[in-house]
Amino acid sequence: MNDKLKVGILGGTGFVGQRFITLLENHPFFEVAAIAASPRSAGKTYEEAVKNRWKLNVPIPDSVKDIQVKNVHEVHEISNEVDFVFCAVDMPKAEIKELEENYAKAEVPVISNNSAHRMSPDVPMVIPEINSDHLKIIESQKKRLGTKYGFIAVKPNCSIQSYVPPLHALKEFEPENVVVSTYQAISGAGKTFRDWPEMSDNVIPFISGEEEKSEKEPLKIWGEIQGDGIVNASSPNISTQCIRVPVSDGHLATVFVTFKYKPSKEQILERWASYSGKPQELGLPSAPKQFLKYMTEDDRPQTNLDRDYEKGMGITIGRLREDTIFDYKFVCLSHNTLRGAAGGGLLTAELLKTEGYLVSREIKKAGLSASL
Ligand SMILES: N[C@@H](CC=O)C(=O)O
Repeated sequence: MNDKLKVGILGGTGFVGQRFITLLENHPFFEVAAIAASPRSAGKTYEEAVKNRWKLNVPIPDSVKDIQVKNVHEVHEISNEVDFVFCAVDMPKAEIKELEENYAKAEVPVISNNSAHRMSPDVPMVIPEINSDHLKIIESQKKRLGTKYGFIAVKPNCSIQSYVPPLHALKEFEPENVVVSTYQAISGAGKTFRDWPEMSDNVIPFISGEEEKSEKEPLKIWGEIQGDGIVNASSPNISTQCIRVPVSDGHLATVFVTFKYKPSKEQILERWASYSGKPQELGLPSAPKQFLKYMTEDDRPQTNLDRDYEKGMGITIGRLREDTIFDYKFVCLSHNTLRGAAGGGLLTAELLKTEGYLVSREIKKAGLSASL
């Protein structure tokens, strides 16, 4: 018997939606049961809906080509076909907030790539290797929403996923001041060079809203549950500049950091090499075996050579050296549409399933009728 959980992809025709669909092909826990998008795509087969819009260099999986795309607003209909949804829609923030809550209130857990709920205190924003303990806040959220199974969990912005993990591994030395510049790929804006020609031979020093997210979101990840919400950490101070560069995939960051207790270089390298989290402990299907990898060559990591490290789910780090103003500086890289988007969402779903937060519709129905 197939006991895989049935998943819906809201925003399945966009760049991140396409990534979800390819990552879910032959997944051991989940299978795609519904794909939803804007009313413009609704009614078409998935293959028709993404014709001339398929952005990945792997083919559309055969298993989804004939699925009829639904209107993302048909919450009731979609809820009857899936156990949970991934959400990667492109809509105004207020509409996304409402849409995600509508699914959660229909008892369909939502794992979201969107920023709409990232700062809601009772919504966990998860990098599974770092703050899996924040999942506990889901019980408070369910109380607020009046649900038994439905909730929202989000993944953070892709820009922070290269530098937060290496800093997190050094938390015992208490990073105090952090200055980051990110060099972000065009796929972060949902684009390829074909549909964004001005990005060839060009650098654009502005990404709307990105610096605010890059400075604030790490503090929620490092925050702690107090009562019915997650209270953000008050340190380190983080200052960022986010730059769009002519790269297809891969967000690279340069980091300068001072610590309260300055570690030695050997201590830093040891903490990075030995760092692992809940996904590694549980052996989750999308977990990288070695989450953080330090590269000793002077010219690594490079986006083109290293973004696919551990199938795009690991973080590569290089050029660790002492600085003239800060204690240390280094460079780090993550794949923005894998670890930073769909892969990170999928790993969060694997964790949620393993921890008992995602269940089948049959279990939900039985549980809901028992509580009537
Ligand atoms: N906002 C980012 C996408 C990551 O989530 C970007 O524009 O690169």
